[in-house]
Amino acid sequence: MHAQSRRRPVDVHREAVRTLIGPALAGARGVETRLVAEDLATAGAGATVGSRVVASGVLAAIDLPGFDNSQMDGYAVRAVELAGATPSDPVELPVAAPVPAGTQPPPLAPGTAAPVMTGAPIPHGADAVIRIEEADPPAFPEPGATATVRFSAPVAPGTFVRRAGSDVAAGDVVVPAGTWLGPAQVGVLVASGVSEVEVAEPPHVLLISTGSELVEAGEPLGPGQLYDANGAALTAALAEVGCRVTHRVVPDDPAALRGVLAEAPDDVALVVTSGGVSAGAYEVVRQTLTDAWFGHVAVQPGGPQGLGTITLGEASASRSAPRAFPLVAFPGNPVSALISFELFLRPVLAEATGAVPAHRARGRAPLADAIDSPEHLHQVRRGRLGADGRVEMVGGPGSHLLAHLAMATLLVHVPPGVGHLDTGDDVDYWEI
Ligand SMILES: Nc1nc2c(c(=O)[nH]1)N[C@H]1C(S)=C(S)[C@@H](COP(=O)(O)OP(=O)(O)OC[C@H]3O[C@@H](n4cnc5c(N)ncnc54)[C@H](O)[C@@H]3O)O[C@H]1N2
Ligand code: MOO
Repeated sequence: MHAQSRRRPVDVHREAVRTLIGPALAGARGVETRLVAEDLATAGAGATVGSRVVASGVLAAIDLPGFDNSQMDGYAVRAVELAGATPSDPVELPVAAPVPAGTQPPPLAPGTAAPVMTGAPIPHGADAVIRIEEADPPAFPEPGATATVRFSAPVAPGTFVRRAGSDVAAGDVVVPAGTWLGPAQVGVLVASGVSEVEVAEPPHVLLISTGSELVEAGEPLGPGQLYDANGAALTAALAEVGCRVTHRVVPDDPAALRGVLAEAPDDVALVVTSGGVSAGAYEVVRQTLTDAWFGHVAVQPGGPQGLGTITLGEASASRSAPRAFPLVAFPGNPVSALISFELFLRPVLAEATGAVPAHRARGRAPLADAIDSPEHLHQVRRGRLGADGRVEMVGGPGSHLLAHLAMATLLVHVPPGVGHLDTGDDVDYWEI
């Protein structure tokens, strides 16, 4: 068989990834911990809350809003008293004491109108709010001054009144089980008086950058060395889909890779590697993980891939029993690594965590430039939408062009079987 026809289709490899890692991710989601009020309130700090899924449905402890309050700055009135108001025959009412925020006002005396500010409680007896700009005069009197106010139109009961419990009522489910704890969810939990929630632990991913040429960010570079871009980029990509990441860098030395795997944290659900999978003389991932599948997927970038369950039989300082991990091995070229993540891992992880939609927003638009693509491969080019709605290329197809990927807003898909597209031909894209 010709080598090119043995390449695995993209969809087949994605399903293989899903089949391999699905059970481990489901297991990871089974672990629950408790977040308390303090964790919720400091969610902005990110680490504790911003990466969790609610394990069991959370009930609101109090009504939201907690009390009937005004949606506008204006006058709280009894609607029935304004029934006959017209511009030529306005209803004139004495102005009651204003309602200060954070207090319970006295009941509204019949035949009066009380100044009330947005969010302040509606006095008992009032059932509508007239906006200040619709009152005559359209400005509040000085507090304590004796004044009257005229209204020239009737008002429907309930106007600009935000009813207690109209957002969520005490005892109702405010955040259902399985919901990603994002900013709005954390906000509503705090607002509705919740002080503890059960959350699922995010899947813990051990990310290993391989390559003797790699230098960590901030260190000086020697000749032939480069910074570990994949470590940073894949950490960010994994975090975005709701994973917790432990990151290690290993040189092209099987003993070093084995050592890092042997010391993998106990709760690791998945190992992801970058580099060391192609045909070179020092392919550390391929050489070390002899039980895994290594082959080519019919895609560019991201052709060379590895996948398998790795069992660590050796005892280590911290444990005696062997352990098995699913492992996904990406190629080292930075664009290849990130596009591999987009194609094979992101959809599967996003589905498992619920952190982001499983699919990128997709579209189809005409090309601004003609492009060529290897006919036997699915090519993923980087692009952006021009002002005229056409898809412009950002850089060439090379898998080292990380700056161009960083400037792109679209992944442009040229399917297998297509060797050339002309200006104006439609292409499918994903928004990134
Ligand atoms: N004879 C062949 N050579 C290559 C083939 C092939 O089929 N036959 N495939 C090419 C393709 S396609 C790719 S993609 C790469 C995959 O290479 P590896 O996964 O083995 O990766 P390395 O050789 O370790 O590195 C490739 C490239 O990426 C840089 N790199 C690696 N790790 C990082 C990192 N963490 N941060 C930034 N840059 C990284 C590395 O320095 C190399 O430049 O193989 C082709 N070759
Ligand atoms: O398939 Mo490699 O990922 O192009 O550079």
